[in-house]
Amino acid sequence: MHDTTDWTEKYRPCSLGDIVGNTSAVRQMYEWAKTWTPQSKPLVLYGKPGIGKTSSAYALANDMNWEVVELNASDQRTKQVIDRIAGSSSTTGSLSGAQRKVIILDEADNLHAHADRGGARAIVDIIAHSRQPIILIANDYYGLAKELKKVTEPVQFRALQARSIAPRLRYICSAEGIACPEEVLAAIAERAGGDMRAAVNMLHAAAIGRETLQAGDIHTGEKDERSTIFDLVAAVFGKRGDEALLKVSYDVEDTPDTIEQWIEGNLQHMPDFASRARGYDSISRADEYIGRTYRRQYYTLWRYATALMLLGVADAAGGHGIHGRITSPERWGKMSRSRRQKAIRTELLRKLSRETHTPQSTLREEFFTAITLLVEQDPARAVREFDLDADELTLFLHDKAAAAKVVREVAKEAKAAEKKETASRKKTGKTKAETDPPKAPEDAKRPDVSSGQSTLF
Ligand SMILES: Nc1ncnc2c1ncn2[C@@H]1O[C@H](COP(=O)(O)OP(=O)(O)OP(=O)(O)O)[C@@H](O)[C@H]1O
Repeated sequence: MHDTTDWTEKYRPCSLGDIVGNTSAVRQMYEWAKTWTPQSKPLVLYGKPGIGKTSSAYALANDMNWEVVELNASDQRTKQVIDRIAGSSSTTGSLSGAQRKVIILDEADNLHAHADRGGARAIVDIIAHSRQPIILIANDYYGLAKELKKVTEPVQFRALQARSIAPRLRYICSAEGIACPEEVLAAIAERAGGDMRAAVNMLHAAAIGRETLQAGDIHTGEKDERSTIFDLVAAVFGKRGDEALLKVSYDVEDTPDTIEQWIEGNLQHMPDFASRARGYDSISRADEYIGRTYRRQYYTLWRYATALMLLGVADAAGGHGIHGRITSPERWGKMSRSRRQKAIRTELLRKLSRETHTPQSTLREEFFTAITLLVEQDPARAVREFDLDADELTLFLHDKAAAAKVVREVAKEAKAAEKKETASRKKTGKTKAETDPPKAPEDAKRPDVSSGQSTLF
């Protein structure tokens, strides 16, 4: 079994005392927190990715026993949403008994993006009315809206020195029971370019499946003989060891988005439902990570998210091999393939969430694992109950023609049922309005899981 736990999460500092480097930033944060009053300006922690901004904000909250409300760019930052979430949490106390709630607003420099129009204004309003501490996080201080700079206090985070990164790596190695010579740790620390997250990821990628690390285990990203995406798909499903698989993945030039699509597009080669579900699980976890790093334009991290995803899928595949052809993801259509696929997934999640009265976040976690099995067992029922279209069903069945056929048949059945009803109405002489149930409000129409109407769940 591969260890696919994210080491950066596992070794996220819990207390300000565990934060490596940036001592003056940490001190500034602690002073601010100790003397905080509703008149205090919110902090803006800014600096390169992976140097401890988010970790410091959480560590501070932990040290102060403050509850955390985090908002990030994946929340729709319209003014109303921010007003509702941050506005209320900033003026009401905490339910858990913690003294304060700190609002951590990530990607504050992204507020100019179209979806966030009005976002900066909303935050300035919230800051003005807030009775709780607020911490903003940004990569680029100069990208911050002018009006936000005026009402906040900047805290600069600097890239870490290789000599402060190395001891942290040593600590992680000893916690993981891995032997690693000093010069290897120094080499990783050097190569990380001041980014602790990159260093931890690099160490993790090198350490997978090993108890002792040597210089040759670190992947430099330099490429010799180029492998193709086909080699990579074959390696994921084949019997190669982790190391060989990672080597192929470092050679492939395609972007992680593309790699992800190819792997997802070939999950039909999994030996059974359960392994396919596990494969989906690895992909969707990587997907979130890739999405996050993509929004931050931080491309080097992709490689590690991809590597972990590949190992997860390979583990689920169990060396079963490719039976049949490697399929190219062309079948998703030529234009904006990945965006379309994501749009389908999002729409599907929305529908499932509505029909099952389950929050999307919960569904996303359990999504493919549980639902795939159910949908695959009775696709027609899924189409009827969740109103799936052919594209959505294809996500589960991996066979566009079969999915289209099921959807057509269900539509045919529905039409036949309607015809029958019209005929019987004609017989009894009643109009459609008379036989139709009275129009219910949108909520009342939704099947209630507890009443057993939605039988799939
Ligand atoms: N100064 C640090 N000390 C110890 N660990 C760190 C430090 N900086 C980063 N890390 C490690 O890297 C991970 C990511 O760090 P963090 O999320 O705090 O970075 P960040 O500066 O907020 O980056 P981003 O701008 O991408 O959000 C942490 O979970 C932790 O494992």
